[in-house]
Amino acid sequence: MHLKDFAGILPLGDGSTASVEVLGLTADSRAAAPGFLFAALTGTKADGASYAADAAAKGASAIIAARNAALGDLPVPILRVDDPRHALALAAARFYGAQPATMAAVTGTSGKTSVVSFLRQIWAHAGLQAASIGTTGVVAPGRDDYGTLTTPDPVALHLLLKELADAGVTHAAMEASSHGLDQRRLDGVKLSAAGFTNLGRDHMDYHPTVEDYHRAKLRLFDTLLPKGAPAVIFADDAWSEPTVAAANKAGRIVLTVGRNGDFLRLKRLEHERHRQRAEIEFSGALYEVDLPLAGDFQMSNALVAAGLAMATGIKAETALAALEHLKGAPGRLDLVGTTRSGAPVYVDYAHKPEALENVLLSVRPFTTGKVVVVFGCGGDRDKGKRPIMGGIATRLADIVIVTDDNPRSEVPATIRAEILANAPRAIEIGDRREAIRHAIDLLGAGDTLIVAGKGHEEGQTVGSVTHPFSDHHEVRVALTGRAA
Ligand SMILES: CC(=O)N[C@H]1[C@@H](OP(=O)(O)OP(=O)(O)OC[C@H]2O[C@@H](n3ccc(=O)[nH]c3=O)[C@H](O)[C@@H]2O)O[C@H](CO)[C@@H](O)[C@@H]1O[C@H](C)C(=O)N[C@@H](C)C(=O)N[C@H](CCC(=O)O)C(=O)O
Ligand SMILES: Nc1ncnc2c1ncn2[C@@H]1O[C@H](COP(=O)(O)OP(=O)(O)OP(=O)(O)O)[C@@H](O)[C@H]1O
Ligand SMILES: N[C@H](CCC[C@H](N)C(=O)O)C(=O)O
Ligand SMILES: [Mg+2]
Repeated sequence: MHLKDFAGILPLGDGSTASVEVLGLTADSRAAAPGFLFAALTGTKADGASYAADAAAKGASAIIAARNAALGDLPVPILRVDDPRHALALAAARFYGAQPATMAAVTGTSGKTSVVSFLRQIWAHAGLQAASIGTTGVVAPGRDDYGTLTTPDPVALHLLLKELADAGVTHAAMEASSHGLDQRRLDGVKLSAAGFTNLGRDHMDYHPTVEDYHRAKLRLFDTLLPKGAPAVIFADDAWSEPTVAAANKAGRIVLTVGRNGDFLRLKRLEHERHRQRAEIEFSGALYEVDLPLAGDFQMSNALVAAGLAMATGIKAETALAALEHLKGAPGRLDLVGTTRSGAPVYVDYAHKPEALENVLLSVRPFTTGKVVVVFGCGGDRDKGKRPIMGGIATRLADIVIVTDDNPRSEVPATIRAEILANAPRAIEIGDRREAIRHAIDLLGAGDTLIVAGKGHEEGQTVGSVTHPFSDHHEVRVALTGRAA
């Protein structure tokens, strides 16, 4: 391609600029190569402008930069724009040129990974070629890649969307993290529908206030989703109302789901041990759904997913019938096994206050004995959540074991102390493997264990080294090797 092919996105300047060849794009000078467009982005740690000369020296054919970026003299054209991240996202979409025709993006503090997985499964159940993209990676027919970011950066994202489209995927569901929305990672994606699950405390190390965090999420509804497109919003959250109001004001079609939902209304929910039975009303008719997953919150996620499937053309009967076959996303209230006395052991990704609260509340109805929880908090992340999570665990579990969860550059004992400050009864076992074994040894008939915080993760990051570690594996070994 040539710069002139980016008309409408990038300023073209004179004829000589228009004919500049574009062989790729990047925002990282270390990945710059001959013929690449380099976007100089202001980041949280560095300023891309200071790497523009490096990128040019590596052969970058032009630099996308903010109007006020100080770049000095460069031997290549400089394309000044108001919002370089937005321009990069649109340019990446144009460069790769293809995406699955129907795409839905899901935001919210908790439940995104589960909803995109459920939506993919519903579409697939309806016979469509479907994919999901998010925290646990990319899943599509014949493809299952482990992921790193919840919302990939725009260049990686549009390369991926092109690969999926080329492989015949027509429907894709993706997670929209607040970082991703704020950093314009999805600005180039053409969306057919968007979903909202809930809002709680998260990423307070990145967003100055919870209102700012909510604003980042609202971009999905008032900026990225086209006018007249459907927004499926969970109706039973404290932040449902302002989200509905923003989507309405922006001219989107609002479809609410949940106990207070107008589109899909949850009329009744009965819990069994590892499943739940729901009565759902749609357009005056009642549907009985047997969801093969534990946890009220999974019903909420299933409703958002069913709403999105219906908003993208799937019949109510088909979408609701598909719920009966759903598999949970890996590491989301994932039943890994039971002790010989029948106590279930779940691995769950709750690493923020509301998620921990929800998961502990979810298992209470079918726990006749004690609820035991093993958890920690990540290093180099929001410190404010540590005592809050300590308090929640103390209030909602009978036995609390505080351990390590990716201490990163922090001193692990200090992180634990900050949790323990508000969890006086807790047992402290830094070594996560030992903590899991000890918890399993404590289980008796009727008890339930939740190992929270890592979910699908396959490593424990201490300092800058990630050691192989899987809660699933540790639980399995402890259950088969040692469980009473
Ligand atoms: C805090 C954060 O969101 N950082 C993301 C952000 O980086 P940044 O812009 O802040 O980068 P920076 O280090 O300040 O550098 C600024 C610019 O200079 C460039 N640079 C830097 C060094 C150099 O030698 N040459 C060079 O060109 C960088 O490539 C960058 O463009 O933009 C990058 C490109 O899109 C992301 O890879 C990077 O994600 C980092 C790896 C990360 O850990 N992000 C996490 C926090 C994240 O995004 N999480 C969310 C939510 C997770 C959840 O679900 O809870 C996610 O969507 O995954
Ligand atoms: N609808 C929900 N309401 C409250 N808690 C939930 C909900 N769905 C999931 N959770 C809790 O949050 C954890 C993470 O769920 P999930 O991975 O689906 O969310 P996510 O939004 O993708 O999270 P992340 O941003 O960390 O990737 C689950 O393991 C569970 O503990
Ligand atoms: N995407 C989140 C995941 C956190 C998971 C938890 N295990 C931790 O390390 O804090 C983050 O990187 O902040
Ligand atoms: Mg996720």
